[in-house]
Amino acid sequence: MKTLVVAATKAELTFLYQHFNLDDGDFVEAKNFDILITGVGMVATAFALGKHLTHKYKLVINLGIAGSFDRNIELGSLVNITEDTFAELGAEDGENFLTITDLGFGENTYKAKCSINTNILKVTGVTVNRVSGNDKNIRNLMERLNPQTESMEGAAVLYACQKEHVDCLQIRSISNYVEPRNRDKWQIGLAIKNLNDWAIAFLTDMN
Ligand SMILES: O=C(O)c1cccc(C(=O)CC[C@H]2O[C@@H](n3cnc4c(=O)[nH]cnc43)[C@H](O)[C@@H]2O)c1
Repeated sequence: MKTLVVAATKAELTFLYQHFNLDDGDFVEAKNFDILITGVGMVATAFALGKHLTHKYKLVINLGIAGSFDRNIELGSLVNITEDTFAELGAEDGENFLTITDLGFGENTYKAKCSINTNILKVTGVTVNRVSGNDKNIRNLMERLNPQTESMEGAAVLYACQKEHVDCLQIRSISNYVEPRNRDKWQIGLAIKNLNDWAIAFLTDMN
């Protein structure tokens, strides 16, 4: 059985493509793993996984960069997001927020079921449609959910894996702190290099 490596953009897996000399596609098959580039966001991710996630996979690894609410996590560090919440899924009720669970429409938080121990710091994340970039929204999210990280795809991957009963790891590298937008402070290059170094070693050891 194979592993499915899922990322939003090919840029986030640049060195992995180079290292394994992979063809330049959005769905690439290697000997022991396949790579799926979904596009950014939950809708694109769910659509791509709906097409490609089957029981031929024993494990899904979601790789990407992420923002951190937690200033104790250094930029460029790897995190293992074991629990991820659809932060915007629900209803505003004046100043309060009702989750879809509050509304009686199911779960908004998903856990990554996986027996592999990576020694990477385990954290909780939120998944959003809109990168958080103003103080009020950031404070609200922290008070309501107390997350350590933020991405635009994670919870969608955990959701699909739970639905299909496939094990799942979400490993991300912190490119920025969640704060009022200042793109100059993002360390995307460092985050991608560290993420790819880990992924290459992991996929090589797995073979
Ligand atoms: O240049 C930008 O403004 C920009 C904004 C968002 C994402 C990107 C990317 O290059 C990669 C897309 C990827 O990044 C993840 N990401 C990274 N940091 C955050 C964050 O603070 N909040 C939410 N998502 C984040 C996300 O999963 C995207 O798929 C560039």
